[in-house]
Amino acid sequence: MIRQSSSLTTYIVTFSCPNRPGIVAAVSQRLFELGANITEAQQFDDMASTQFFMRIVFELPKDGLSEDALKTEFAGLANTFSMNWSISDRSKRLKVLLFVSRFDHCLVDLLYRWRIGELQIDPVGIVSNHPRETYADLDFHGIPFHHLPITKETKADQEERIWTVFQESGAELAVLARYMQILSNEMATRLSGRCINIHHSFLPGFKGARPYHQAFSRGVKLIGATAHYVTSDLDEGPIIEQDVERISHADDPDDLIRKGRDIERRVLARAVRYHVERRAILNGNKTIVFTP
Ligand SMILES: Nc1nc2c(c(=O)[nH]1)N[C@@H](CN(C=O)c1ccc(C(=O)N[C@@H](CCC(=O)O)C(=O)O)cc1)CN2
Repeated sequence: MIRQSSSLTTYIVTFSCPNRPGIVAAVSQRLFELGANITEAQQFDDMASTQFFMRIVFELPKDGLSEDALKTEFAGLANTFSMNWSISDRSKRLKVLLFVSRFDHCLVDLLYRWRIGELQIDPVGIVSNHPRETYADLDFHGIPFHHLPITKETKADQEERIWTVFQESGAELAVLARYMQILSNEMATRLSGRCINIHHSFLPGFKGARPYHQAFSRGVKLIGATAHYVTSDLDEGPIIEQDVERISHADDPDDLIRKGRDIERRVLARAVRYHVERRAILNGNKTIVFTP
């Protein structure tokens, strides 16, 4: 459970940099000098890429250093180690633009987790290529709904409308909650590192459309779901979270779809949580995930 203190501000700093001795000592010493109390620290030394990754949670007195001053002070240290870094106030919820097509089970699950306070996000909009009536029985709790229909002929215009909504809503993350449209290379590039998709297979198996039917034809004994960052290479983006369930010869495609819904829901929710809690850090075509 996240502790909140009235006199303290909790920050999360994440960074990656070329590995060398002394990084942890230098960072912890600098934070100490700035008046910080470290409450969590996780690190990973990737021998393959020789990159070092760290996630630190720390508290600062509210009447002490401002967030801007903190970032200015940290920037000096970051330059020394050639860090790619970010610092965020843990109490500030990330603005999330949710995307959905015909199947809304992942959207409903994310909204439920948000509504009960489990998922600390600020949903700023729901975008669908289907009309609002598709979800007539759903309460979107006042979250603006944007019906952006798409055809092959209108794809470019539709994506410009998406981009306008993303910018005007102040969104910081796009979540494709079974949004069944392939984003153009331009849109995928615009959203690089801040667009998560749930693919309904255990990637790299069964990329593309109708993965459950592909799995049924292959006679698999496990089905799965994969949450990944979206790139221009379909279903090839850095994987954030995956899970699987056993199935049997007696299961037909509808059984796989039914069993798959629960996997998709929990995998996407975990991935969104990892992202908004700054636990997922890009590492080339992979991710480092500092799980709770
Ligand atoms: N640029 C990217 N866009 C998307 C990605 C991605 O990795 N990169 N992931 C997909 C995910 N996806 C399933 O998880 C998926 C969605 C849609 C299709 C597809 O063939 N769509 C057709 C239209 C289908 C329809 O209208 O019902 C299309 O876009 O022409 C394949 C895979 C989401 N986007």
